[in-house]
Amino acid sequence: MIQIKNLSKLYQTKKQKVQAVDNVSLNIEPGEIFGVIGYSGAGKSTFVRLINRLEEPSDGSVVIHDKDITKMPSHQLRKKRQKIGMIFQHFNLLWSRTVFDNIAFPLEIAGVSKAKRKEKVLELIHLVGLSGKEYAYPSQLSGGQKQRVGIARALANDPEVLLCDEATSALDPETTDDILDLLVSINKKLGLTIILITHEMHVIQKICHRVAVMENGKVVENGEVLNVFVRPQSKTTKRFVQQLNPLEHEKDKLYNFINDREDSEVVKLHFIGNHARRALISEIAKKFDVEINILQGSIAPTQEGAYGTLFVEINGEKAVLTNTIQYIQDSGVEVEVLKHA
Ligand SMILES: Nc1ncnc2c1ncn2[C@@H]1O[C@H](COP(=O)(O)OP(=O)(O)OP(=O)(O)O)[C@@H](O)[C@H]1O
Repeated sequence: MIQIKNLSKLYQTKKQKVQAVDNVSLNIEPGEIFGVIGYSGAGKSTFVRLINRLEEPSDGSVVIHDKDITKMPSHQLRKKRQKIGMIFQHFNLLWSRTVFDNIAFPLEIAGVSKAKRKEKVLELIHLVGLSGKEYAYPSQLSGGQKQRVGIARALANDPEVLLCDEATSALDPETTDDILDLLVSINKKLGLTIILITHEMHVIQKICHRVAVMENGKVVENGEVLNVFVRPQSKTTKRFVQQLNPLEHEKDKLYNFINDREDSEVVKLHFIGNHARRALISEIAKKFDVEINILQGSIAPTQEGAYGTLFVEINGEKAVLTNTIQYIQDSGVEVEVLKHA
């Protein structure tokens, strides 16, 4: 368990003070993938660098497996940092070393013998899917391959936690997905706790179990990804959720497709988890004397199940409409009425 309590960082330059991280408290469970999302300047990078004390906190504590990082003398901190892996947006590889030697580097520093190093490095190269590239130099690799080296290097000393600082932001969408899949498989295989920061909701949606939203150094909202998606509270979170389906929020466009009869009701249905698999619309059409006009729909898989939304216009007699809506609600699908009959 990682306990972050009242963590703050104040940068004080000659000209100004910047409260980059402001009184952040979070608990991160072992084995979870925890995402922190925020716009540029929200304090994400500072936050993640406070966790391994690449930045000194101004206040607060970070306790990793019962050890308070913020109170450790530097020799202890160096040892502890070997158990906190980190990957970066621009990979931070050593350009004059081969893939093999980049991954071996943290093992050399930890004083691991040559034979053990070789065994571990080859195991990691296999784990991250770089077999055959052992003796290539970083300049001979694609972005995705470079990040695989970064991941293997971060895992060399069997860390308790992996910190990811915008690890996919320099990659194209397809490569991003490959790297995210790799992080999920490592999380499952090794039971590794992962904390990642990003400005992309897609990254959170695809791999995180829980998410915290940062704004002006503060956590403005946090919770399970599915819950935050379905019921975003803050304005910033709502904007991030919109990233996943911008059309959904363009109500004007949606209304172009509405027949707008007096006897029609426009509703937004939220399908959460297993409900997303249900053929609810055809069920309703068979059961009730209503016409259904599908306006728009989307579905997003998350680590905790799928989250789908569907905008529909339902036409029918008022009493039948009421029964239909009740039936939908009773089946566990959330209904938001956008236009009453
Ligand atoms: N070394 C520093 N000295 C002074 N101010 C800093 C320093 N590092 C960051 N800041 C300021 O702290 C605030 C938070 O920066 P930070 O880099 O943590 O945000 P971020 O959410 O990671 O943004 P980005 O995604 O653009 O990197 C910003 O206002 C930034 O200008």
